[in-house]
Amino acid sequence: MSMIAAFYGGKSILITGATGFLGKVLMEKLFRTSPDLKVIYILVRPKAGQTLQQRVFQILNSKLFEKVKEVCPNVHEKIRAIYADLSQNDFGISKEDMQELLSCTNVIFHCAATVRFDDTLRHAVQLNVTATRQLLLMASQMPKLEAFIHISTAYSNCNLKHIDEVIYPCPVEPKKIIDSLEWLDDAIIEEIAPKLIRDWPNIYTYTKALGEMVVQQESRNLNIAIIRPSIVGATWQEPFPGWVDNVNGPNGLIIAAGKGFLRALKATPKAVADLIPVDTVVNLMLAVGWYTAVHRPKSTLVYHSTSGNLNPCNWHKMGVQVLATFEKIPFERAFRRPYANFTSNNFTSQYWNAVSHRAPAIIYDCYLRLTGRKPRMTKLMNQILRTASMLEYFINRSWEWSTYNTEMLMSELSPEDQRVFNFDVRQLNWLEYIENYVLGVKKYLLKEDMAGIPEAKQHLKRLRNIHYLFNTALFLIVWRLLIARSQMARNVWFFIVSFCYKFLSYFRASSTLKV
Ligand SMILES: CCCCCCCCCCCCCCCCCCCCCCCCCCCC(=O)SCCNC(=O)CCNC(=O)[C@H](O)C(C)(C)COP(=O)(O)OP(=O)(O)OC[C@H]1O[C@@H](n2cnc3c(N)ncnc32)[C@H](O)[C@@H]1OP(=O)(O)O
Ligand SMILES: NC(=O)C1=CN([C@@H]2O[C@H](COP(=O)(O)OP(=O)(O)OC[C@H]3O[C@@H](n4cnc5c(N)ncnc54)[C@H](OP(=O)(O)O)[C@@H]3O)[C@@H](O)[C@H]2O)C=CC1
Repeated sequence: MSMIAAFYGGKSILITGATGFLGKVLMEKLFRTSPDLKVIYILVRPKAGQTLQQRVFQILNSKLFEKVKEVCPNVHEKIRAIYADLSQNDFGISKEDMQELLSCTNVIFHCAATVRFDDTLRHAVQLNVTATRQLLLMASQMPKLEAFIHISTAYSNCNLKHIDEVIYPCPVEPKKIIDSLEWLDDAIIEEIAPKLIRDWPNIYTYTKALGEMVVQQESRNLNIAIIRPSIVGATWQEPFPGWVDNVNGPNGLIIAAGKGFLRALKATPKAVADLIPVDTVVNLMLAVGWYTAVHRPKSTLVYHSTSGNLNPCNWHKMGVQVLATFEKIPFERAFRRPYANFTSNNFTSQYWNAVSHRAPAIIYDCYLRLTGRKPRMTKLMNQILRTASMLEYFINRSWEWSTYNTEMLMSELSPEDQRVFNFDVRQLNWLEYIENYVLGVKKYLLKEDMAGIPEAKQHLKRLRNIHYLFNTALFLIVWRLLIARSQMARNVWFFIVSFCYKFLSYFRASSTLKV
């Protein structure tokens, strides 16, 4: 019997960010392994014209939840969606809902955040810092609360090279920042933001670091733990391999590469690609929830959910396997054949951007214009290059994350729990994982049918022929122009032609002699 699964039985669990990538996988696993849990409260806002109920309905009816419906047929009765907007000071939760949350919650998983790298400082602080403080305040009024699990990121201290499982202080107190945002206007805030974030690469990682400090400062006598995942990728095993549902992190780049838009990336091939499957993170979260509630460690423990020091894989290996999978399982209607170059050199990267990205986009837009259609490729290419440049910081460096607490927890689990809540990333086979990942992007993000693979392969063959034809034509045009203008080019040309002629004559003569 799994002790962790039993622990969540009969419990009331509050999840923020349940409609996000991590949140959905967390709910799925909870329902599948502890179908007798009492209720999962989720703090949700209406979005894209959908009500709370419609959003929950959509999640429960997605492929991700197919197994859950077999194990826990009354799952819809066990989810209670509560209106909340975490960017409002009091979350906008109704009095009755708040009362219920305060009196019933046993465990909190705080996943909600803005993960945009370029968010405004005001919004990012509101969500990643102030909302965390507000939730901790709520938690302190929950008499039945056993554990509060805060999800941060392994990159919250990416200004350091070696990162331990401790909370590092930030140069400016979070409270000072929260207070000053109340009276400063937006223009001034954006002006001081670069000075505040110092050597953090973006507002996201900086505000996640502030969020951790808030957790430390406001922990009171709560049982709190912090989990820091690195780059969260598709599912490894559960509920099935390769599930993904958004374009964040590597996902968007995999699409761009598979469709032939992105053919070069400023990346350091030997740098560690610290990906961690989302189901591995979720298993650790559930184990940490159990451990924090049952063992009540004296201080706030930080757990790294990273792969780099236990089972490292670098960007080169990852890129090669991504490309190999594109060969086997190509994406449909590619713009160009997938190909890629990882270069850490600035000049080479600029060169590839001009030749492999911008030039084909401009040529294609000319073709669209000439055929009476609206040009769109340059805009799309600019968007992809902007995204790639935002992620560059993370693919050109390696970090060392210590994992003492994570390994300690692994050793605390019973063999059954180690199996059901497996977060031992040493067992991960990267090649298999990446292949399933790319397949998952094709199936669940692009919604492409596997039956279309032969046609996709045919399309790539056509693209290859067009490529050869284009290159030959280009070569001949350039050469013709050179021959017309330069005596030296003419001499080289005659030398090559006469050399080829002599070689062919010799070859013909020697084969005649043999007969
Ligand atoms: C030497 C040998 C080499 C061998 C060959 C090599 C072969 C290589 C093949 C290449 C294959 C690629 C392989 C993998 C490459 C991996 C690179 C992975 C890098 C990953 C680094 C991640 C670091 C994460 C660190 C921190 C982790 C976290 O803690 S949190 C999660 C991370 N958060 C994010 O990822 C959010 C990032 N996104 C943003 O901040 C914003 O979206 C933006 C600033 C990037 C863009 O904002 P903007 O306002 O301009 O646009 P937006 O409205 O958001 O979107 C516009 C359209 O763009 C789409 N979009 C969004 N994100 C992405 C994305 N990541 N990739 C592609 N497209 C994206 C979005 O859907 C919009 O589309 P439309 O709706 O259609 O307009
Ligand atoms: N993905 C990754 O690579 C990594 C993620 N993390 C951390 O994991 C956590 C979850 O990330 P992930 O699932 O990928 O992110 P997503 O962007 O997929 O999900 C974010 C969640 O936060 C919710 N949210 C955002 N703003 C509000 C708001 N104003 N009110 C209520 N809810 C809001 C979103 O709700 P809605 O659906 O309404 O937008 C969504 O449910 C975050 O804390 C992130 O920092 C850490 C490391 C890596």
